[in-house]
Formats: sequence, C-alpha cells, structure tokens
Amino acid sequence: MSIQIAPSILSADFCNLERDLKAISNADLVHVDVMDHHFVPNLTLGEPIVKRICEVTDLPVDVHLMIEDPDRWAPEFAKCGAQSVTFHMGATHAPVRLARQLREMGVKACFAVRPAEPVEPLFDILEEFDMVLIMTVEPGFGGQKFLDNQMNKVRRLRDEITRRGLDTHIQVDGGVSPKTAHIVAEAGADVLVAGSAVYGAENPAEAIDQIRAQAEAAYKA
Ligand SMILES: O=C(CO)[C@H](O)[C@H](O)COP(=O)(O)O
Ligand SMILES: [Fe+2]
Repeated sequence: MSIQIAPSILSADFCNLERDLKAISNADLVHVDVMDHHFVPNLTLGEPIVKRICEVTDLPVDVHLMIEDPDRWAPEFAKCGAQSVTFHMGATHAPVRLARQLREMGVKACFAVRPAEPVEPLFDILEEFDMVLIMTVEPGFGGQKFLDNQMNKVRRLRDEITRRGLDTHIQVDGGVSPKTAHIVAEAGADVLVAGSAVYGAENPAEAIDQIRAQAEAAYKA
C-alpha cells in the first residue's frame, strides 16, 4: 500500500472553493467534513455542496460524516458522487447494513472512531469496510493539537489487518502536518488527512509534498 494524502477543505476558503480545490491537485483525495451541529458542535455543508465538489474536482472525494443518523443520510452523500463515505461508529445503529448498502452503491464504506472509542470490538466486522478512520483529535474543528496517544490504536489495527491479510486502509485525521506525518506513518496509517497544515501553508501543494515525503520515509509498506 502506498501513502495517500487527503487535504481537508475544512480549512479552505469556502468562498473560493474551486480555486482551493485546484491548489491541491497533487493530493490523492479531497477530504470533505460534514458536520451537523448535533453529533459535533459545528456545522459545515450538505449534499448540494458535496455534489458540486465532486463535479468540479478531478480528485476522488472522501466524505467524512460527523452527523447523527448516518444510517439515514450516508446513502444520500454516496449519491453525490463521493468515492468513499465515512460514518462514525458512535452514531450508527446498523453499521454492517449501512456498509453493505454503501458498497452496493459502488462507494467505499468506512467507519471512524473517536479518541476515547476502542477499535478492538470492531475487529469482527473489519471485512465489511474499506477504510478505518482513527481520529487524532476530537471531531468538530480543524487546527487542533495532534493526539499521539492514538498511535497504539493505529498499531494494533495495522497488526490485525496484516495478520488477516486484509487490504483495509487506515486513515488518520486531526493535527497531521509535516511534523507529525512520520509518527502516524510509522504506526501504520496510510491515508493522511491534513487541513490546516495544507491550507494554512503559503503553498498548499508544497505542504502536501512535505507531508507525503515525511510519511513515505517512515511507512513500512
Ligand atoms: O474531521 C476533522 C475535524 O473533525 C478534520 O478533517 C480535521 O480536523 C482536519 O483538520 P486539521 O488537519 O487542521 O486538524
Ligand atoms: Fe475529517
């Protein structure tokens, strides 16, 4: 598996989204954070904007749902043209049914766990998912400090994936930058989300290259 960099447009300029999507053309994915003022104390965007992002960008779109009732809403985001849809395990009622529904729609199914949520209870349903997102901040806002105490969780998940010969991706999200990229990659994460480190940089494309270089040097494929 190779490293993938997914800039989060949470830190982009929402009045200049098309320009800011072009600025990250050397990335692998566009990460779109959907927040609903209920699951997290922030509100971002919904289906009409996700649909336009999918139409405008050449990159695959990775939707991160931080919303209540993903069982009801995740398929609507899949219809927008996303490549992958991630929902929070703590918000869903029937994760296996939802994952199967997303895959039947041709979309990669992914689940996320918050920093205080364990991943081990979910090992039995790993095959149902294409990617697991280990949050490295409490979800809700960009620009928070990276939680390195999540790295043992990433390591245990990587060991389990390797032991069973699965090809599940491990994504990390929150506080990822050129300074922390080697830490997450060394632990076994292969999809790195970065918002403020990319869009807060003078040159977003250079920041992506730096994060990628640091991660690739540390990742044991
Ligand atoms: O899901 C998120 C927050 O809940 C964002 O994707 C994440 O915070 C990215 O921002 P940054 O890289 O600035 O931490
Ligand atoms: Fe996110």
